Amino acid sequence: MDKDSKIYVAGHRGLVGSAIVRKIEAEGYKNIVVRTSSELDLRNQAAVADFFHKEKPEYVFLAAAKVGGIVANNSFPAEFIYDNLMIQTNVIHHAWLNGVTKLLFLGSTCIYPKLAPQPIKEEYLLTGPLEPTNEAYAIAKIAGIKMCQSYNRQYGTRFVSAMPTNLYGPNDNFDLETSHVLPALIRKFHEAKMGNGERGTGNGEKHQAHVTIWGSGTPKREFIHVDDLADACLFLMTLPEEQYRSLLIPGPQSPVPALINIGSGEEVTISELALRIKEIVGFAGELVFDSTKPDGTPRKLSDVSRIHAIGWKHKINLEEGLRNVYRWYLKSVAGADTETHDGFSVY
Ligand SMILES: NC(=O)C1=CN([C@@H]2O[C@H](COP(=O)(O)OP(=O)(O)OC[C@H]3O[C@@H](n4cnc5c(N)ncnc54)[C@H](OP(=O)(O)O)[C@@H]3O)[C@@H](O)[C@H]2O)C=CC1
Ligand SMILES: C[C@H]1O[C@H](OP(=O)(O)OP(=O)(O)OC[C@H]2O[C@@H](n3cnc4c(=O)[nH]c(N)nc43)[C@H](O)[C@@H]2O)[C@@H](O)[C@@H](O)C1=O
Repeated sequence: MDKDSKIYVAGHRGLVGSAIVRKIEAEGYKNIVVRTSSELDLRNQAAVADFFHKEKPEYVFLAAAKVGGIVANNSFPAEFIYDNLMIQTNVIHHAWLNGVTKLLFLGSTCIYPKLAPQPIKEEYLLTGPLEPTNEAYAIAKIAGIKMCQSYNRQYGTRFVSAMPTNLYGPNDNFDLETSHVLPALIRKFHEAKMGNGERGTGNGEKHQAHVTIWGSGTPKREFIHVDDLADACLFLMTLPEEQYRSLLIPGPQSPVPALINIGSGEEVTISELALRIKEIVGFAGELVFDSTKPDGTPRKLSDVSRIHAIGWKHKINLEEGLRNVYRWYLKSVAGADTETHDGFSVY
């Protein structure tokens, strides 16, 4: 990928897409093409065909998707399967038709069986039943992986599938109904501390009541900062030929690139995560567990030996990442002055 190669980042306003744009711009890539979903609805086949025909991108980062936390996935399975199948099918197919040199498809570690042995190796794909709360989303993502592998096999394309673990960072979704756990807890602890959350007065009084954690708190999750993920995405997109070939696994006719996990290889329970965020935010009240909300899969720790073997490792540890994202939240979402914000003096 040259510095003036034409690169399409699909989903550039989202958590992942915005981090990829920040990363590739910082590395000097100048010819980046983007479209919002209102300018180009990637579910619309004719619009996608027209876009690829006119723009002819050479490289594609496919980070546009219907994404949400456990309750959003569980409540809207129709949208999660339909939108994701349509978006990825249109983009992957038209990338092939228009001769895209390389495409990176983003899946998720929720593609693996609910009770897969831990840590989860890439080859455990399709070896057991999925977690029911996100089955629709996972089926769509598995179809995307198989579509990339099928086009590689039949047409010799270079479409690589990356499976990140749970992510967090700037431009995350902080909506309490639809977000993932980490941004939700940052917002809940902050608002409770400021007196605007549960039982809060709304007038900034330090009410410090309680924060509700969904489920039992016992499930374990693995998190990586989205800046590490963006680094891994660029690493995979620019992989030298020898390392790319080391990713190939035997296919029925010719070798195909394997999917590849991207994670830290470290996990925490949801209770431990909540306690860490509580401390960073400086909340002094209680935690309450809401057992009417789903726990989801008990563990999904990725085996990251494949990506380590080709030379990539995450850099941002969870403590540093949490402090970094709380600072971003204070400035960009809560509108607080991070120099003077009460109890937040980590930078
Ligand atoms: N967040 C996480 O924890 C994880 C995410 N992933 C994967 O990473 C990828 C990106 O996720 P993330 O950045 O978190 O998601 P976000 O929800 O933050 O961003 C998704 C982006 O997709 C775009 N988009 C959605 N629907 C359409 C559509 N119909 N047409 C065009 N664009 C659309 C949106 O564009 P616009 O803003 O213009 O509306 C948005 O910018 C996904 O494939 C996801 O599965 C994998 C593991 C974990
Ligand atoms: C990335 C991944 O994200 C999703 O899977 P998930 O990891 O189960 O998602 P989650 O982040 O929403 O929850 C993690 C855990 O945390 C608990 N939890 C506590 N309190 C809150 C809370 O306040 N909000 C949320 N969302 N969860 C909470 C929650 O009950 C669960 O036990 C997928 O659907 C799937 O699409 C996918 O790929």
